[in-house]
Amino acid sequence: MAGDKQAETTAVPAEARERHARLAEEIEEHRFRYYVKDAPVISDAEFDQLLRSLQDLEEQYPQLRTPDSPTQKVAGSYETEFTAVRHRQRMLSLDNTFNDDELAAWADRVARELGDQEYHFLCELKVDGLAVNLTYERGRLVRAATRGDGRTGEDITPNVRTIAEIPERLHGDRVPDLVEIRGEVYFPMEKFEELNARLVAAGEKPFANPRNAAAGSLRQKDPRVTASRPLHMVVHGIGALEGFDGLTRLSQAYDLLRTWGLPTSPHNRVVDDLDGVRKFIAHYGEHRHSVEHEIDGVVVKLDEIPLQGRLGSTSRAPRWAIAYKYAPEEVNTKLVDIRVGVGRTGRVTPYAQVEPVTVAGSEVEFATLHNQDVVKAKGILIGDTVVLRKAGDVIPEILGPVVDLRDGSEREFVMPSECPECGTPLRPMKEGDVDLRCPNARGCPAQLRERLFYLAGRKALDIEHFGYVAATALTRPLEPEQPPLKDEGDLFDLTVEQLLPIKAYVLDQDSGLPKRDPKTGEEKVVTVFANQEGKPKKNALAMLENIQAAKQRPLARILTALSIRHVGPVAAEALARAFRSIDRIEQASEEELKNTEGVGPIVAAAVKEWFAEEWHQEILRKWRAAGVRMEDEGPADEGPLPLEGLTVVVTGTLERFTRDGAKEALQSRGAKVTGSVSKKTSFVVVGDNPGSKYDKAVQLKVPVLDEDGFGVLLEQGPQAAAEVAVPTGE
Ligand SMILES: NC(=O)c1ccc[n+]([C@@H]2O[C@H](COP(=O)([O-])OP(=O)(O)OC[C@H]3O[C@@H](n4cnc5c(N)ncnc54)[C@H](O)[C@@H]3O)[C@@H](O)[C@H]2O)c1
Ligand SMILES: [Zn+2]
Repeated sequence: MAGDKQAETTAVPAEARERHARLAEEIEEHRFRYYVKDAPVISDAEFDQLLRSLQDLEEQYPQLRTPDSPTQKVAGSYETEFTAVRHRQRMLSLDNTFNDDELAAWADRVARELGDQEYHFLCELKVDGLAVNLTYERGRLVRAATRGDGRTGEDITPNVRTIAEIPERLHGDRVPDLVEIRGEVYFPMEKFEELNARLVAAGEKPFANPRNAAAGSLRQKDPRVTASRPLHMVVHGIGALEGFDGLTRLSQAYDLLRTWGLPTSPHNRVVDDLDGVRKFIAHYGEHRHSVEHEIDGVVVKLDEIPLQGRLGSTSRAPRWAIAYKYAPEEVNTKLVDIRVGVGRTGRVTPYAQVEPVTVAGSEVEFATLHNQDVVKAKGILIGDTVVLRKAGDVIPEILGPVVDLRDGSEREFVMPSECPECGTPLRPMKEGDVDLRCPNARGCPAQLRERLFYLAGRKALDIEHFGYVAATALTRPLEPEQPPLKDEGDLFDLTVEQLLPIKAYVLDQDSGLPKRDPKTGEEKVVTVFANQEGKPKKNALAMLENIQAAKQRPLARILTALSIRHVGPVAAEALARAFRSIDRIEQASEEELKNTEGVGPIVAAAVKEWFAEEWHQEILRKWRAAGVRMEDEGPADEGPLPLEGLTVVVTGTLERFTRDGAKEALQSRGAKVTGSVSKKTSFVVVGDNPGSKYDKAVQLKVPVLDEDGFGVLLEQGPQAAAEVAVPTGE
């Protein structure tokens, strides 16, 4: 035996031993930053990766798996400024799985251990916050503590008492002599920006993400600070229990906890088998953002409490539960620069250029920053390591800086005072506006490029072969010096001779920067419309043909193509329906416009303003002369509206519509918009954080549309929308 031991130890190469020690030290340091300073410097995914590497190493050399290895412990025990308190029952961590195979392997192990016992899985959401332990004695909250190393945590009782959701006293007369309630305290994402803005304004350090904000808010010396933070809690377990018998299923125990007044999760679900687990995982993978808190995965537990005991625990985690982690939505990367872009309406917006990273399945290089106040409020500096978040299809955003990694070389962003594309001094559109605009609407190449790209797009004139490259080439060519288009008025007079000599950069649409050749690193310059023999490319000819064909588009599309402020496809449709010709729209009084179904005062004023501009009149003259059809046939207000007879409820935040915009879009098409879901509701349109109306829709089996489905309803009608409705049954 002794000989064997000897052989085992000598079998670990010095190099592996060193690597192990280095990794372990690194992990401990990150844990300290995370659990004690509430300010990690790497992302959770990177941290999990480090831990994985250590596990793999120990898999290979089991001798390295000593009891004090980070893989065998629940975080660490640290000296902090809080009083240490011992938990009656240990608080464990969870083993992680990252794919279906690992999950299935866990389920197999459970099946093997339990033989022919009957059992169920309880699926819960993995709340991204920090664990707390609440001790209730005879129904009274006597202590609250952090997890710590699992045996001893930090006493944060006064702080936890400030969380409204956590009852001081448990309701009902049948409460245990003693119970430890385990749960997760979280900070809501939608309040996060506000908190950081407040901290930055007060000269304090902003948090890198909501999880750190939750931990940092709870671990405050002064409970009044905690009280000022919008913390919430979800219960996800029971520790020690005295003077209470008969708990057999964890799911039923939660029901009991709810009657005691504790905040249990409405999302838990008991399923029969692994397939049920997979469905739960898939469902919340899709609806990750319709939950009131951030989730980083799903926790699967054995529901039968006696069987949990049979499976037992390791020093670090229970064997009767497993976490399934979703792909991370947050990564750390470097903020290389903050640039400004000029949009179609001249609005100048800062955006972040970051070191390219992959997050939520796509490569990200740019993130929106909205305006200069947002940059300030986030407390980010150029050169910072930042936490970048990409949630689903949403545009990537920067959550906050990793302040602890600053080395002094970072610098503050200064909003330029001149348009980066035409040099015109920027100014707010109206007094008091935060947004700055380039007032050179007609001649600014950036604005014209964006207008042309929009004009040629699917929502407007739908001109095939007229994309961003063409829009760039026609407005900001390198050669010849003068662009062929002064503004969109010249569009229909374009000739092939004008196109042939054009050379231009290929601009990146997100950044407006020239794309570079991946091999040479040089900015790409192309002869856009001519081939090597100087003859027109096929695409160029097709584009010209399509431009001519676009003259016959219906009035609504022509109106959309004019980039009148606030007149998108929906308002254009309403105007076209009511007036049938550009002339009649121009002649209409503001009052008449305002009272048109689906138009309203903002659109009416914008239309009036647009026609008053001389160069806009010139566009109309030129288009008319070129033969653009500027009226629709037939009398106004003809036939039923496309969504007549439907009743629609809109809930949650949509990305491309304001609440009023969505309502207007529906009403202008004849739909009725109501505030509550009933059996008579035709569709429920669901944005982010939808709340109870979504649940009601599921319950009543009313078809649910996400934002894309809403688009289908508006553009293609109820039948097409029904086909893309989100499946709500499980
Ligand atoms: N970025 C860093 O530097 C750094 C450092 C340390 C830890 N971390 C991260 O912190 C996390 C913490 O690791 P960990 O050891 O606490 O394990 P874990 O977060 O992977 O899993 C255990 C924890 O999940 C929580 N939890 C949430 N919902 C739950 C539910 N429904 N049921 C049961 N438990 C639930 C509990 O608090 C439990 O303690 C990991 O995601 C890790 O990436 C990051
Ligand atoms: Zn400009």
